[in-house]
Amino acid sequence: MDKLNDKNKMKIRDILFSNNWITPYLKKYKSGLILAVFLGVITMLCAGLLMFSSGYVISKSARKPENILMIYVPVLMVRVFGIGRPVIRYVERLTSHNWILKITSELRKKLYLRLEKNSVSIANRLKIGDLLGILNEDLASLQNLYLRTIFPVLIAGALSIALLISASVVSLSLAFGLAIFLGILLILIPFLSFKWTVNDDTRLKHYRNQLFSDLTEDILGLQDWTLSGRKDDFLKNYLEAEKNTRSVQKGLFSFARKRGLLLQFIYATLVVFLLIWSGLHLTSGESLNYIAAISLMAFPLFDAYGPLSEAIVETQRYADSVKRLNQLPDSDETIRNQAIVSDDLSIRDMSFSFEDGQVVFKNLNLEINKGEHLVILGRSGVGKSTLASLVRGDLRPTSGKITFGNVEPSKANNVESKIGVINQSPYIFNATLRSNLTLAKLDATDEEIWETLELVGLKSMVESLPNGLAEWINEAGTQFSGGERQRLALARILLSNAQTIILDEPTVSLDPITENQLLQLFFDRLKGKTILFITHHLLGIQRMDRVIFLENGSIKIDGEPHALLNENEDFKRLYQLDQGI
Ligand SMILES: Nc1ncnc2c1ncn2[C@@H]1O[C@H](COP(=O)(O)OP(=O)(O)OP(=O)(O)O)[C@@H](O)[C@H]1O
Repeated sequence: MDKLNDKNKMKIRDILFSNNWITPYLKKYKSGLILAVFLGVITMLCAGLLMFSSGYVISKSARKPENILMIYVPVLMVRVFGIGRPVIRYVERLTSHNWILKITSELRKKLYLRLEKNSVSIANRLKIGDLLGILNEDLASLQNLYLRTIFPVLIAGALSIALLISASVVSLSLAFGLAIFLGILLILIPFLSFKWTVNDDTRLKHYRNQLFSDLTEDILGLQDWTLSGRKDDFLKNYLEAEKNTRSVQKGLFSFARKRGLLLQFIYATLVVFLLIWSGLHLTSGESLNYIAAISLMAFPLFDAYGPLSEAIVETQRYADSVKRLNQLPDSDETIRNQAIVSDDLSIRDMSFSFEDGQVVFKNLNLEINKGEHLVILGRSGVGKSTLASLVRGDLRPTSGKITFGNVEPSKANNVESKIGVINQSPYIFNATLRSNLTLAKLDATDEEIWETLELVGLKSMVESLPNGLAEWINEAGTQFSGGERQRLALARILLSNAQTIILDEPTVSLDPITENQLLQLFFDRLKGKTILFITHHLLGIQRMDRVIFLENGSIKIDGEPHALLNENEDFKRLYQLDQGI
């Protein structure tokens, strides 16, 4: 566990200031930050001065002033600070939350761009639980880091400086005494709290992350747990993991309670110190009125210093979020600055290996002309889907080049409008049918949509829906059959007007009759477009212009299907095997 702690520990300085998520915004929006901190300090000062003037009014009144006018100004001050405190606090909240929301919206955009542009490589590297964690928790954590740590620490720091300067004007002994108390509250207790809790906190975070990540996976595979009769094991694993989390949490709560008690004791000592100091130094005449004033002034300080220890301890909790976000690959917004114009695809001397070193392609060469219909065959795991990801620019060749004209898809900003994909299970969103269809062409008219629905053979089905195009589709589109979903996917592609279409085993889970009908439909409707048809089956292959067979990272067979059937023994055997001959 110590190893784990060392690995996961991050210096507070790095969490707060040496990361590419928070630091740039601290610089970019520093005027808003300074204003929020300034207002925070003024709020605290108002609270202190409210108590100070109240103390003065009480003392002065108790000593029976000759004239009510003698306390008129202090009473007015009580009113001013009494009203000023909530008003300035309100403005401070507006400023700091506005600042935070501005930054969070930029962070969300940045996160979205990183996830979207690197979706394939990120999906390969991260577990789904981690990905959900990033989307769900990490930005909220960063938001909390600002609100619960950065602001309170800066406000308490600035307030301490203001207090010490004011105290040193009154008396050096007062400033010295105050400096000791503020040093304990601002530095010593938060520092010791951090030191004492960092190990347990890291452990808690590790258990929680593990719990979140495992639970996500387990829930995704819930059906398999139930079907394999291991429901009890599932519950046992979960309860065990939760027990660990709870026991560490209990220790941390107990520590926080003891620290709270200690802080109360220090505050009480501070009040006693101020009382004693005032009693010793303010001994006659007008100065007697300030004894209660100075002592009471200490109370609002608790608001400023109270949350500090917890805030510093919490920074460690944000370390994971900062670390995970830092690990995301840089967004390639700036790299994707070219537009694909040509539709001729050229793959030259292309090699590709995954990060784990697995070589998928070695010096692959392939030229695909606009409008060509190409079948890509090969054993499972040979790299067909990887090739599709490379063509879409989701992955980049390790060496060599893939280009449309002379533009690499991984550097293009219009891939979505140029290359469409239909895979085994097109995703249907929990939205209206119209939104699902117009995903790639938001401004499609109803007329265009109906025309397209007719082309894919779905017009009458949609007409029969109670709300037609406005029908709300339930999550994952379960009310549609597999064939209907593929037709919807085809309609999306037709509306998008993409020229190159990758069909990645689109009919693999369908019965042979539907499969045949759908393939016929795809090839009819996609006439004139370039098709890369990835498949295991040789069904419908004769309708295509060209077939390639991948083996060991390169092309083993390449030719026109009829010619291959007549001339290539390997291909003939493959065809016979597929046909069950
Ligand atoms: N993220 C990854 N990291 C490492 N290896 C990977 C990764 N994704 C895929 N692979 C490996 O790369 C090889 C090619 O995978 P790919 O999915 O492209 O094959 P395929 O020909 O499409 O297979 P299938 O016909 O079964 O869909 C496989 O051996 C696979 O295990």
